[in-house]
Amino acid sequence: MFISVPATSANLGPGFDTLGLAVDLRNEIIIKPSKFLSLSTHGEGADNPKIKKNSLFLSIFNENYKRLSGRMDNFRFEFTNRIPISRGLGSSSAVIVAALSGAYGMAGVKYNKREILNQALRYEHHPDNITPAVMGGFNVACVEGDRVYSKKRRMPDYLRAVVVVPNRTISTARSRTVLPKMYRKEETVYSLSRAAYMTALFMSESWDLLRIASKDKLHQARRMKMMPELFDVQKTALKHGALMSTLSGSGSTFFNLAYEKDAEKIAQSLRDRFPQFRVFVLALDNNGVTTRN
Ligand SMILES: Nc1ncnc2c1ncn2[C@@H]1O[C@H](COP(=O)(O)OP(=O)(O)OP(=O)(O)O)[C@@H](O)[C@H]1O
Ligand SMILES: N[C@@H](CCO)C(=O)O
Repeated sequence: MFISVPATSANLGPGFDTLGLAVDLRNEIIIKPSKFLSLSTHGEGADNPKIKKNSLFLSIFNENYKRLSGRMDNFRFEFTNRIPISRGLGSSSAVIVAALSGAYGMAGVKYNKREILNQALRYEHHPDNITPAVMGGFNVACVEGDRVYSKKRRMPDYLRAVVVVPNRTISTARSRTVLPKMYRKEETVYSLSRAAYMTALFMSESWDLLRIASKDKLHQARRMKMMPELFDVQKTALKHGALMSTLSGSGSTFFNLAYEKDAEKIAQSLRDRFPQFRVFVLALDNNGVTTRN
Protein backbone atom coordinates (compact mmCIF):
# COMPACT_ATOMS: atom_id res chain seq x y z
CA MET A 1 0.00 0.00 0.00
CA PHE A 2 1.20 3.53 -0.81
CA ILE A 3 0.21 6.61 1.26
CA SER A 4 0.98 10.24 0.49
CA VAL A 5 0.16 12.99 3.01
CA PRO A 6 0.73 16.76 2.71
CA ALA A 7 2.34 19.32 4.99
CA THR A 8 -0.04 21.86 6.50
CA SER A 9 0.15 25.39 7.82
CA ALA A 10 -2.17 26.04 10.76
CA ASN A 11 -3.56 29.17 12.44
CA LEU A 12 -2.85 31.47 9.46
CA GLY A 13 -2.39 34.27 11.99
CA PRO A 14 -5.63 34.90 13.91
CA GLY A 15 -7.29 31.49 13.36
CA PHE A 16 -5.66 29.87 16.37
CA ASP A 17 -6.54 26.13 16.53
CA THR A 18 -9.14 26.70 13.77
CA LEU A 19 -7.80 27.63 10.30
CA GLY A 20 -5.30 25.69 8.20
CA LEU A 21 -4.33 24.80 4.65
CA ALA A 22 -2.37 22.10 2.88
CA VAL A 23 0.77 22.63 0.78
CA ASP A 24 2.29 20.37 -1.83
CA LEU A 25 5.16 18.97 0.23
CA ARG A 26 4.46 15.32 0.96
CA ASN A 27 5.61 12.46 3.11
CA GLU A 28 5.23 9.08 1.42
CA ILE A 29 4.90 5.72 3.10
CA ILE A 30 4.95 2.23 1.59
CA ILE A 31 3.56 -0.62 3.72
CA LYS A 32 4.04 -4.28 2.76
CA PRO A 33 3.17 -7.51 4.61
CA SER A 34 6.35 -9.04 6.07
CA LYS A 35 7.50 -11.91 8.29
CA PHE A 36 9.21 -9.44 10.64
CA LEU A 37 8.74 -5.79 11.56
CA SER A 38 11.16 -3.69 9.51
CA LEU A 39 11.52 0.05 8.84
CA SER A 40 13.52 2.25 6.51
CA THR A 41 13.60 6.06 6.60
CA HIS A 42 14.82 8.55 3.99
CA GLY A 43 14.80 12.33 3.99
CA GLU A 44 13.93 14.56 6.96
CA GLY A 45 14.95 13.01 10.27
CA ALA A 46 16.69 10.02 8.66
CA ASP A 47 19.79 10.69 10.79
CA ASN A 48 17.77 10.97 14.03
CA PRO A 49 17.44 7.62 15.88
CA LYS A 50 14.16 8.74 17.53
CA ILE A 51 12.55 9.59 14.20
CA LYS A 52 13.91 6.40 12.60
CA LYS A 53 12.13 4.34 15.28
CA ASN A 54 8.92 6.27 14.41
CA SER A 55 7.12 5.22 17.56
CA LEU A 56 4.35 7.78 16.88
CA PHE A 57 3.47 6.11 13.57
CA LEU A 58 3.89 2.54 14.85
CA SER A 59 1.82 2.96 18.00
CA ILE A 60 -1.10 4.55 16.08
CA PHE A 61 -0.85 2.05 13.22
CA ASN A 62 -0.70 -0.97 15.55
CA GLU A 63 -3.51 0.20 17.82
CA ASN A 64 -5.84 0.83 14.89
CA TYR A 65 -4.83 -2.20 12.79
CA LYS A 66 -5.62 -4.40 15.80
CA ARG A 67 -8.92 -2.58 16.47
CA LEU A 68 -10.01 -2.89 12.83
CA SER A 69 -8.72 -6.37 11.89
CA GLY A 70 -8.66 -8.09 15.27
CA ARG A 71 -5.11 -9.26 14.41
CA MET A 72 -1.48 -8.36 15.15
CA ASP A 73 0.65 -8.80 12.00
CA ASN A 74 4.13 -7.77 10.91
CA PHE A 75 4.82 -5.27 8.14
CA ARG A 76 7.65 -3.51 6.37
CA PHE A 77 7.32 0.30 6.48
CA GLU A 78 9.29 2.53 4.07
CA PHE A 79 9.17 6.22 5.02
CA THR A 80 10.16 9.04 2.68
CA ASN A 81 9.98 12.22 4.77
CA ARG A 82 9.87 15.63 3.10
CA ILE A 83 8.02 17.57 5.81
CA PRO A 84 10.53 19.26 8.13
CA ILE A 85 10.09 17.94 11.68
CA SER A 86 8.97 20.17 14.58
CA ARG A 87 9.01 23.26 12.36
CA GLY A 88 5.29 24.12 12.28
CA LEU A 89 4.43 22.39 9.01
CA GLY A 90 2.24 19.73 10.55
CA SER A 91 4.78 16.90 10.67
CA SER A 92 3.01 15.21 13.59
CA SER A 93 -0.42 15.49 11.90
CA ALA A 94 1.04 13.95 8.75
CA VAL A 95 2.34 10.98 10.76
CA ILE A 96 -1.01 10.54 12.55
CA VAL A 97 -3.08 10.76 9.35
CA ALA A 98 -0.73 8.43 7.47
CA ALA A 99 -0.71 5.85 10.29
CA LEU A 100 -4.52 5.82 10.44
CA SER A 101 -4.84 5.63 6.65
CA GLY A 102 -2.35 2.74 6.63
CA ALA A 103 -4.20 0.86 9.37
CA TYR A 104 -7.55 1.17 7.56
CA GLY A 105 -5.99 0.16 4.23
CA MET A 106 -4.02 -2.85 5.51
CA ALA A 107 -7.01 -4.05 7.58
CA GLY A 108 -9.12 -3.89 4.41
CA VAL A 109 -11.66 -1.51 5.99
CA LYS A 110 -13.47 0.91 3.68
CA TYR A 111 -11.70 4.25 3.67
CA ASN A 112 -13.72 7.27 4.74
CA LYS A 113 -11.93 10.61 5.14
CA ARG A 114 -14.40 11.94 7.72
CA GLU A 115 -13.75 8.90 9.91
CA ILE A 116 -9.96 9.24 9.52
CA LEU A 117 -10.28 12.89 10.60
CA ASN A 118 -12.38 12.08 13.68
CA GLN A 119 -9.95 9.31 14.64
CA ALA A 120 -6.99 11.70 14.15
CA LEU A 121 -8.51 14.03 16.74
CA ARG A 122 -7.85 11.35 19.38
CA TYR A 123 -4.11 11.86 18.81
CA GLU A 124 -3.95 15.62 18.12
CA HIS A 125 -6.57 17.59 20.00
CA HIS A 126 -6.66 20.72 17.83
CA PRO A 127 -8.12 20.23 14.33
CA ASP A 128 -6.27 22.88 12.30
CA ASN A 129 -3.46 20.63 10.96
CA ILE A 130 -5.22 17.26 10.82
CA THR A 131 -8.17 18.67 8.83
CA PRO A 132 -6.18 19.98 5.83
CA ALA A 133 -3.85 16.96 6.06
CA VAL A 134 -6.89 14.75 5.46
CA MET A 135 -8.99 16.97 3.18
CA GLY A 136 -6.49 19.26 1.38
CA GLY A 137 -7.30 22.89 0.59
CA PHE A 138 -8.14 25.70 3.04
CA ASN A 139 -10.21 24.52 6.00
CA VAL A 140 -12.18 26.04 8.85
CA ALA A 141 -12.60 23.50 11.63
CA CYS A 142 -14.13 23.28 15.08
CA VAL A 143 -14.51 20.46 17.58
CA GLU A 144 -17.75 19.42 19.24
CA GLY A 145 -17.49 16.43 21.56
CA ASP A 146 -15.22 13.94 19.83
CA ARG A 147 -15.93 15.10 16.27
CA VAL A 148 -14.40 17.63 13.89
CA TYR A 149 -16.83 19.84 11.98
CA SER A 150 -15.08 21.45 9.04
CA LYS A 151 -15.62 23.23 5.76
CA LYS A 152 -13.10 23.11 2.90
CA ARG A 153 -12.43 25.57 0.11
CA ARG A 154 -10.21 24.56 -2.80
CA MET A 155 -7.23 26.85 -3.35
CA PRO A 156 -6.60 28.29 -6.84
CA ASP A 157 -3.51 27.25 -8.80
CA TYR A 158 -2.31 30.85 -9.33
CA LEU A 159 -1.24 31.14 -5.66
CA ARG A 160 1.94 29.82 -4.05
CA ALA A 161 3.22 29.26 -0.54
CA VAL A 162 6.68 30.68 0.13
CA VAL A 163 7.78 28.90 3.28
CA VAL A 164 10.81 29.88 5.35
CA VAL A 165 12.10 26.98 7.43
CA PRO A 166 14.52 28.04 10.20
CA ASN A 167 17.44 25.89 11.23
CA ARG A 168 16.05 25.48 14.76
CA THR A 169 13.01 23.51 15.89
CA ILE A 170 10.15 24.69 18.11
CA SER A 171 8.05 21.88 19.60
CA THR A 172 4.31 22.49 19.64
CA ALA A 173 4.03 21.38 23.27
CA ARG A 174 6.66 23.95 24.33
CA SER A 175 5.27 26.65 22.06
CA ARG A 176 1.84 26.28 23.71
CA THR A 177 3.32 26.77 27.20
CA VAL A 178 4.42 30.35 26.39
CA LEU A 179 0.77 31.37 25.82
CA PRO A 180 -1.27 32.94 28.62
CA LYS A 181 -4.12 31.05 30.30
CA MET A 182 -6.41 34.11 30.12
CA TYR A 183 -6.78 36.74 27.37
CA ARG A 184 -8.07 40.32 27.53
CA LYS A 185 -11.35 41.00 25.74
CA GLU A 186 -9.68 43.50 23.34
CA GLU A 187 -7.04 41.06 22.07
CA THR A 188 -9.61 38.29 21.78
CA VAL A 189 -11.91 40.48 19.68
CA TYR A 190 -8.94 41.66 17.59
CA SER A 191 -8.13 38.09 16.51
CA LEU A 192 -11.67 36.72 16.48
CA SER A 193 -12.84 39.44 14.08
CA ARG A 194 -9.85 38.86 11.80
CA ALA A 195 -10.27 35.08 11.77
CA ALA A 196 -13.88 35.57 10.66
CA TYR A 197 -12.87 38.21 8.10
CA MET A 198 -10.03 36.05 6.79
CA THR A 199 -12.38 33.10 6.31
CA ALA A 200 -14.72 35.30 4.27
CA LEU A 201 -11.75 36.49 2.18
CA PHE A 202 -10.57 32.93 1.44
CA MET A 203 -14.10 31.84 0.58
CA SER A 204 -14.53 34.78 -1.84
CA GLU A 205 -10.92 34.73 -3.20
CA SER A 206 -10.34 38.35 -2.05
CA TRP A 207 -6.61 37.93 -1.55
CA ASP A 208 -5.60 41.59 -1.58
CA LEU A 209 -7.18 42.25 1.83
CA LEU A 210 -5.39 39.41 3.63
CA ARG A 211 -2.68 41.70 4.97
CA ILE A 212 -5.17 43.26 7.42
CA ALA A 213 -7.09 40.06 8.10
CA SER A 214 -3.99 37.98 8.93
CA LYS A 215 -2.86 40.04 11.94
CA ASP A 216 -3.10 38.36 15.33
CA LYS A 217 -2.83 39.21 19.02
CA LEU A 218 -3.38 35.79 20.59
CA HIS A 219 -0.24 33.77 19.95
CA GLN A 220 1.99 34.93 17.11
CA ALA A 221 4.21 37.66 18.60
CA ARG A 222 4.47 35.81 21.92
CA ARG A 223 5.89 32.80 20.09
CA MET A 224 8.05 34.76 17.65
CA LYS A 225 9.94 36.21 20.63
CA MET A 226 11.47 32.72 21.04
CA MET A 227 13.19 33.34 17.66
CA PRO A 228 13.31 37.13 17.17
CA GLU A 229 14.69 36.88 13.57
CA LEU A 230 11.15 35.89 12.61
CA PHE A 231 9.95 39.51 12.95
CA ASP A 232 12.42 40.40 10.20
CA VAL A 233 11.33 37.42 8.08
CA GLN A 234 7.74 38.69 8.23
CA LYS A 235 8.76 42.27 7.40
CA THR A 236 10.91 41.15 4.45
CA ALA A 237 8.17 38.93 2.98
CA LEU A 238 5.50 41.64 3.22
CA LYS A 239 7.87 44.28 1.80
CA HIS A 240 8.52 42.11 -1.28
CA GLY A 241 4.86 41.41 -2.06
CA ALA A 242 3.55 38.57 0.13
CA LEU A 243 -0.24 38.69 0.45
CA MET A 244 0.08 37.56 4.06
CA SER A 245 2.94 36.40 6.26
CA THR A 246 2.18 34.33 9.35
CA LEU A 247 3.88 32.01 11.79
CA SER A 248 3.14 28.50 10.54
CA GLY A 249 1.41 26.52 13.29
CA SER A 250 3.42 26.87 16.46
CA GLY A 251 6.60 27.76 14.51
CA SER A 252 9.39 27.96 13.69
CA THR A 253 8.47 28.08 9.97
CA PHE A 254 6.99 31.23 8.43
CA PHE A 255 4.20 30.82 5.86
CA ASN A 256 3.81 33.44 3.14
CA LEU A 257 1.02 33.43 0.59
CA ALA A 258 1.80 35.02 -2.77
CA TYR A 259 0.67 35.27 -6.35
CA GLU A 260 2.65 32.82 -8.49
CA LYS A 261 4.21 35.71 -10.45
CA ASP A 262 5.68 37.21 -7.21
CA ALA A 263 6.65 34.01 -5.41
CA GLU A 264 10.21 33.54 -6.75
CA LYS A 265 11.11 37.19 -6.14
CA ILE A 266 9.88 36.97 -2.53
CA ALA A 267 11.73 33.68 -2.04
CA GLN A 268 14.98 35.13 -3.39
CA SER A 269 14.78 38.19 -1.13
CA LEU A 270 14.30 35.87 1.84
CA ARG A 271 17.19 33.61 0.76
CA ASP A 272 19.48 36.64 0.37
CA ARG A 273 18.61 38.00 3.81
CA PHE A 274 18.45 34.67 5.69
CA PRO A 275 21.03 32.37 4.09
CA GLN A 276 20.90 30.10 7.17
CA PHE A 277 17.19 29.30 6.58
CA ARG A 278 15.65 27.05 3.91
CA VAL A 279 13.13 28.74 1.61
CA PHE A 280 10.70 26.71 -0.55
CA VAL A 281 8.17 27.85 -3.14
CA LEU A 282 5.30 25.35 -3.03
CA ALA A 283 1.99 24.88 -4.80
CA LEU A 284 -1.06 24.61 -2.57
CA ASP A 285 -2.57 21.15 -2.18
CA ASN A 286 -6.25 20.37 -2.68
CA ASN A 287 -6.15 16.58 -2.30
CA GLY A 288 -5.08 15.90 1.27
CA VAL A 289 -4.02 12.36 2.10
CA THR A 290 -4.15 9.90 -0.80
CA THR A 291 -3.73 6.12 -0.80
CA ARG A 292 -3.44 3.34 -3.36
CA ASN A 293 -2.92 -0.40 -3.15
N1 LIG B 1 8.39 11.87 9.94
C1 LIG B 1 8.29 11.62 11.24
N2 LIG B 1 8.68 10.43 11.73
C2 LIG B 1 8.57 10.18 13.05
N3 LIG B 1 8.10 11.03 13.98
C3 LIG B 1 7.72 12.23 13.53
C4 LIG B 1 7.79 12.59 12.16
N4 LIG B 1 7.33 13.83 12.00
C5 LIG B 1 6.97 14.24 13.26
N5 LIG B 1 7.20 13.30 14.17
C6 LIG B 1 6.92 13.39 15.61
O1 LIG B 1 6.19 14.59 15.84
C7 LIG B 1 6.96 15.48 16.70
C8 LIG B 1 6.81 16.90 16.20
O2 LIG B 1 5.53 17.35 16.48
P1 LIG B 1 5.24 18.90 16.71
O3 LIG B 1 3.77 19.01 16.88
O4 LIG B 1 6.14 19.43 17.78
O5 LIG B 1 5.72 19.58 15.36
P2 LIG B 1 4.99 19.84 14.00
O6 LIG B 1 3.81 18.90 13.88
O7 LIG B 1 6.00 19.76 12.93
O8 LIG B 1 4.52 21.34 14.15
P3 LIG B 1 3.06 22.03 14.09
O9 LIG B 1 2.11 21.13 14.81
O10 LIG B 1 3.27 23.36 14.77
O11 LIG B 1 2.74 22.19 12.65
C9 LIG B 1 8.38 14.97 16.58
O12 LIG B 1 9.12 15.27 17.76
C10 LIG B 1 8.19 13.47 16.42
O13 LIG B 1 7.93 12.86 17.67
N1 LIG C 1 -2.94 25.44 16.49
C1 LIG C 1 -1.75 24.77 16.90
C2 LIG C 1 -0.97 24.38 15.65
C3 LIG C 1 0.32 23.66 15.95
O1 LIG C 1 0.13 22.29 16.03
C4 LIG C 1 -0.90 25.71 17.75
O2 LIG C 1 -0.79 26.87 17.36
O3 LIG C 1 -0.39 25.30 18.81
